Amino acid sequence: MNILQMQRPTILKFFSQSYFNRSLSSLSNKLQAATTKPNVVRTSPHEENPRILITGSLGQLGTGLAKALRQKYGLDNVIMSDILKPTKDIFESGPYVYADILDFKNLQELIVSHRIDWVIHFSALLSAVGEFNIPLAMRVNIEGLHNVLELSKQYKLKLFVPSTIGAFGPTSPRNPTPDLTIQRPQTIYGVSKVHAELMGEYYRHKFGLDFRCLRFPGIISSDTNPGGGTTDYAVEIFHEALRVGHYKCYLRPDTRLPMMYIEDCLKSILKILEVPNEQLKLGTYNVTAMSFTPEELAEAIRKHIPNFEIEYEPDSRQTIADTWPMVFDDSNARNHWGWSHDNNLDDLVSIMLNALQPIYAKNE
Ligand SMILES: NC(=O)c1ccc[n+]([C@@H]2O[C@H](COP(=O)([O-])OP(=O)(O)OC[C@H]3O[C@@H](n4cnc5c(N)ncnc54)[C@H](O)[C@@H]3O)[C@@H](O)[C@H]2O)c1
Ligand SMILES: C[C@@H](O)[C@H](N)C(=O)O
Repeated sequence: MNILQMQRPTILKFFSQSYFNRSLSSLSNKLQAATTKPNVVRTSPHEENPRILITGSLGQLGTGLAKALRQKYGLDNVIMSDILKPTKDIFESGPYVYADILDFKNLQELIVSHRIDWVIHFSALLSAVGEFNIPLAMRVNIEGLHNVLELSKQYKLKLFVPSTIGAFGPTSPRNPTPDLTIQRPQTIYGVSKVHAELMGEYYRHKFGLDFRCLRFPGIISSDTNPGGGTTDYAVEIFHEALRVGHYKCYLRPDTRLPMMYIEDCLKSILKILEVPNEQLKLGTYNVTAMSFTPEELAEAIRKHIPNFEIEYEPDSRQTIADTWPMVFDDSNARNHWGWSHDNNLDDLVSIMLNALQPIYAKNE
């Protein structure tokens, strides 16, 4: 048996009895190497299911992703976390823990005690709410990212961080917007997301961190509400169409923005998490499904609700939307790792109305 294969007490006995006449420094070096080696050999995610922590999991994207990941990797392997109190349904659906993204020590403890392999980092303040509390947005979006980056490096975790169309600005080409181009966003949300992209890619090159990042368009879902972004109108409009047949839109009728149905968003995350690292030629990829304006969305809704009316009263979110991509070029994601979406505008409208109709029918 060589010294590296011995248990710690045997090594100590071996050392103290000086069975062999070796130099103290050479032996103590080996001893240090042997005792600092982890006792448990970590099997790769291919041999057993990864253990996954989702931060900010009670938002628009987190609940659906937790469900999808639990189906794929096992219920107990996906730990939801947030600073919010979960509903009874969420609490009873699988592991849920409190985790403030600003509390490094608490995150560290969670990663260690739950044997986490992957982190999905969703905690953030979105574009519209971020402008109303810039100091908090800076802390959550930037300091929070630093915490997960550093812990992912220390514990050799795979880290997924979503970025956004909001990471571009008025000097970026807007139709279409490619992956690599000028990025000079004019919101704290956008600035923090460019920072996240660059820091993640830096850690990837510098430390070999398995960092993966997708830039999402506005995400549209029926079972979760959006968290204060510029694209929220594309969810609200369905609720109002069914509730009162009328919607007052805070964007101009011709404001074109990239969008995606939540199932396609979740599909893209599941896919990017599984792509072999060597296949990823970029650290950050655009993904999208469609682009439409409020007027085009209203027209598509009228195919189902002919009397639906929309009026326009632009507010500060218009200024943000005017600086964002109108059409997103996601050809690299399609070519490099086979990204494809399933739902276009007409699919989206049918799915949303069918999903929400029973709720408003009940209230009639
Ligand atoms: N929804 C979209 O359209 C969209 C588009 C592009 C990118 N993204 C990105 O995806 C991620 C998730 O977005 P979402 O729509 O689910 O956001 P959301 O606003 O719905 O949810 C964010 C969650 O972060 C949590 N959070 C806030 N402060 C926290 C803190 N200190 N510690 C821990 N958690 C905290 C909130 O409680 C909330 O549940 C974000 O990073 C967002 O930028 C979303
Ligand atoms: C686009 C995305 O980042 C988010 N829905 C927002 O509008 O802020």
